[in-house]
Amino acid sequence: MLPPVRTASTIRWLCLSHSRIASPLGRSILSLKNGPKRFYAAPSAVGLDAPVDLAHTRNIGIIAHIDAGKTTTTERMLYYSGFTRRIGEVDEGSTVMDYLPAERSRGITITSAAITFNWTPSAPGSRPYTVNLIDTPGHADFTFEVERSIRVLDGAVTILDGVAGVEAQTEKVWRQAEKYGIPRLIFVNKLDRVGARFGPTVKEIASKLNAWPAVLQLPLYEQDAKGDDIFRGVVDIVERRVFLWDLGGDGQKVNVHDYTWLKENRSDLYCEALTARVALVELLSENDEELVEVFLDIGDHHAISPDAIKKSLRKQTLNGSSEVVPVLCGASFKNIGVQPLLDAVIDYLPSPLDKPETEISYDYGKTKGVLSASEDRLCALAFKVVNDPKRGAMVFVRVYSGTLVRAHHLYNTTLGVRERVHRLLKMYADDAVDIQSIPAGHIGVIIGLKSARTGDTLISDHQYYHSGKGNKRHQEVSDSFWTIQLRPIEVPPPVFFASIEPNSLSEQKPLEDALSMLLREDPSLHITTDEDSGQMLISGMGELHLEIARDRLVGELKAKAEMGRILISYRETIPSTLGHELHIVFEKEIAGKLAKAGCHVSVIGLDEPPIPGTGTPDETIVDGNIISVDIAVPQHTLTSQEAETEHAKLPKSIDVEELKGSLTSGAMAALGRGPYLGFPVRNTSIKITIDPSKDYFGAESTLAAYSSAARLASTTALKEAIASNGEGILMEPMMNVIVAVNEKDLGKVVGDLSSARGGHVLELGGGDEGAVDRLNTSKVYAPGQAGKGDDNYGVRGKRSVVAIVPLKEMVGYLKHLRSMTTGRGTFVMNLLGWERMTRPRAVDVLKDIRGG
Ligand SMILES: Nc1nc2c(ncn2[C@@H]2O[C@H](COP(=O)(O)OP(=O)(O)OP(=O)(O)O)[C@@H](O)[C@H]2O)c(=O)[nH]1
Repeated sequence: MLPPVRTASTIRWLCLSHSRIASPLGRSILSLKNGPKRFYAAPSAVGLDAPVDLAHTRNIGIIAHIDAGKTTTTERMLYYSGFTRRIGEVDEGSTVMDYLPAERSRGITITSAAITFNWTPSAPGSRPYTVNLIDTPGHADFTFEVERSIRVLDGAVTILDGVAGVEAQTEKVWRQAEKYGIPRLIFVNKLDRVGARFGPTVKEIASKLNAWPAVLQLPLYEQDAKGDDIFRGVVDIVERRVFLWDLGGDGQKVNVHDYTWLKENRSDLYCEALTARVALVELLSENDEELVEVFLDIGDHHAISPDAIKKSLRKQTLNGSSEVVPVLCGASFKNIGVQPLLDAVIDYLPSPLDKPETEISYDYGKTKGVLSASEDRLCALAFKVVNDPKRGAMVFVRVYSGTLVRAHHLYNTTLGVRERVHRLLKMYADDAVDIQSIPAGHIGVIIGLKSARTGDTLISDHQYYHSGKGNKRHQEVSDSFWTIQLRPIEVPPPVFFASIEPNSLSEQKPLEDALSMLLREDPSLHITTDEDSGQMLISGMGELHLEIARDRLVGELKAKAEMGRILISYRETIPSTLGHELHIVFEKEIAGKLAKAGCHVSVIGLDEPPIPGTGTPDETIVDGNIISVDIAVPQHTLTSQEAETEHAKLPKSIDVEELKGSLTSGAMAALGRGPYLGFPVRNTSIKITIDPSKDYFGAESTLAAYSSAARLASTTALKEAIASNGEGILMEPMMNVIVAVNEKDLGKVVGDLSSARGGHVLELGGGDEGAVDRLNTSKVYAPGQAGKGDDNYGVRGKRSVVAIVPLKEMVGYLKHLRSMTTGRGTFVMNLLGWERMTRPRAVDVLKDIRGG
């Protein structure tokens, strides 16, 4: 047992936590009186009491594997910051962050919730910081949600489960954060649990995440009367002190000891703490000349000031390259370690000012660039849309430049529409406060937008609109700011689908409205309608994804509809190198007017899908296909004067770029619903050629006519290509699967994957093996289990199997894996690509589809 507290002092977190904090919902009294309301000031609004200067702002996210403790940790952050008066518990369904009924009933996070609170670090003289925090889901089906959140963050806290270590989903979200260069720190949670291993988890940070762990804390255990290890607190390696929490308390009271106490009472841990300090200084010195100078002056790792270490840590963490990643530890559920974690967020994660310039494109993606730091025109990204029963559509935005102002008009550069900002809100999970403006670097919510979807770029419309000349306004501005696009969020292709039908004909319209709301919220859901039968299909990333979409559609959006069986979304294609071409003239009444247009189409099957981002300016690469458009001008029909003007035979009223767009969207519609079984088409190239002398028929040749012509011609050409082959070809989604199991179950799992599931095992890894080719883990400092009775320090004993397996064979795999591994196996998978199916496999699928 630890001796009674002698030299302890309690830290400022305790005495200040409830009094200093802004609680805009009136949960605390002082904030309302004190707050300088600089940017958010509104006569009726309750503003943030902290000045919203960017240096004192952190936009952060929490990312991790499912169940690592993201929501539990966030709830503590809210409590210690004074935002909530009691701690919300996931297991009781009482959290602030998981507020959707489906989230509370399933105990998992489905949508990201954004929340703002203030935090004043414990360092003397610190001012409050505004923390905009986004809680993200851990389930693989919601990786898109994670990605869209990561996109707008400046920094992230990665939570690891101290028992499970670095899990597969953590690796996935880590890489997503790496892709966007987001600086991260790591919190090793659940150290109170039996089997928790801090040292091996640190090793795994190196071996699995390929990051250099900078160990800033060590866990402190004491043994109870039965000899069991009880997690009590952490040793702070930077400030050379010890934090102890009272067992069973709410964690507000933190007892602080110095190293003398540690030396007297826990000499083993004291020695480990000294080793950890040396390791930390050595690691930081690898890439920081300034710290090397300090060290050479002083000559002692232990005498270097905390400030010098913090400065170096901040500098190196901010570059986002994983060369140095601060590692902290705790047990959120036991209320241990969360306040120092918040301090670390302030100390080591970036403010919006630290972020490199934002990537953008102009001219419909053709010109790449960065948003200048001095840009004062508004540019914001809608990163999430949520339908609120009371407030309507809430569009979450991150402002990158300029200021978003209430009652102003916005121009959505992605959709080309103009909308008015009715209200602006600052979100406190599902509670909100009205504000007047949102300055650059901040996150907030717009109410009143009818069209904006997740991923759209918004600029201030009044910059262009005041002339009152409608759509021509952009011609009056000298640059192409009005075509600006913030880097879009990549939407992965859906792999599951189900039919969806209204309960009666009169429910069709409400269902369509509810579906379009769901799609605005979640662009990784897709809806397609069969033109002939009118049947609607909803497709998404996973079975859980669609089940939750159904629950929300029926529960929250009150649609009266039935969803059919969830099936795999296959693709279809034509044999590679088989080509077909034809010329058609489309002629039909559209909206009471005759529409007539012709086009020539040639289709050809491709061995491999084209690589996105490649191709000529006339080519569009979409969902594994290439669409190219050529508007030919037959020279012999032109006079020499006409020949000088391109597209002479097309009237000026037809804009060539718009015509190309219409033809491309016609071809895309044909590819979206293949002629064989109605699955989307892949690995196909479509070339559309327009010869105005044959394909233009005066006023009847509208853009809509050309789009329909391109669709009809593409579908017919694909159909004829299939007919000449005898039948169509199905392609199935192939998954990259990583299974983590105990050594003893490895053989069974590998056998099952490779024989019963037709998978191809690529790699067996585990322990430190995986580390060899990544980062030399022998050089990584990982603390021993000093003071922990259980000294089974070393390799965690988990092995991983990496395999490529058809998705069809992975349906229901979790249940099977659990039964093979007495509940211990876990797996994660992601779409690797699409593979042509062999005849016998395709026959099985056909039987299934046709219910045979
Ligand atoms: N023993 C222990 N349990 C914890 C700790 N932190 C979280 N838990 C429990 O772990 C489970 C998962 O916690 P959550 O906070 O929902 O995890 P999450 O990462 O938000 O999960 P998702 O939102 O579903 O991705 C809950 O039962 C928590 O009570 C901890 O420090 N110690």
